[in-house]
Amino acid sequence: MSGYATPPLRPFQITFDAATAVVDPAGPVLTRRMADLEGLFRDQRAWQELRGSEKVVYSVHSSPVPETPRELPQSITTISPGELSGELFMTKGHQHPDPQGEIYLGLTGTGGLLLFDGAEHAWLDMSPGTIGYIPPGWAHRSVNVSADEPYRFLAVYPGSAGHDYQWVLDHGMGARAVRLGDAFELVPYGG
Ligand SMILES: O=P(O)(O)OC[C@H]1O[C@](O)(CO)[C@@H](O)[C@@H]1O
Ligand SMILES: [Fe+2]
Repeated sequence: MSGYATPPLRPFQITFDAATAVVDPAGPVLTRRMADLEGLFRDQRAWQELRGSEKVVYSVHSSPVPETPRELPQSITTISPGELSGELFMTKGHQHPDPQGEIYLGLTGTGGLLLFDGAEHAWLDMSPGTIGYIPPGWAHRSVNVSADEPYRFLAVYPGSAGHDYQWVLDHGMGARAVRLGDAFELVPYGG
């Protein structure tokens, strides 16, 4: 096995519990609260009022596979049910600085995958058993569309893809998911 800047890992098994998001062996765990989602919700005044809230909007449990070239890290993200002035709880969303594909697998609850290539947006409904494919060059954000259940998914992505969060602040995501009665609708990003 030559030609690798960093030697790849040895084979190993990772177990996960879809009901709790616990990954074994465990890697980093990340927790995102309102304060971590600055500049992303449409109603910035409502966001300011809640920015000190302890409520967890989403958490990310990663396996120990590192974000290094040629490896394929994985993580399980859990988005709480909730909304801010009607806009459904969501991940920050990001673009891959090195344009590479990624897959998401729905585990529990119901959600959506919002994709934006800078011109056009797309929406994929996600539920247990759905694989959402993110092609290279499409920024991606996940949304919990359920009013009362967490939405949980597994992500598998190239270790060299990277995360560009500024891209979403600069370009938006093309649309926003907002509550509409018992359902939701997609509205224009600026609307
Ligand atoms: O990185 P964001 O936009 O906060 O979204 C979280 C999810 O997306 C990932 O970055 C993978 O695309 C994972 O860390 C996690 O599954
Ligand atoms: Fe990604």
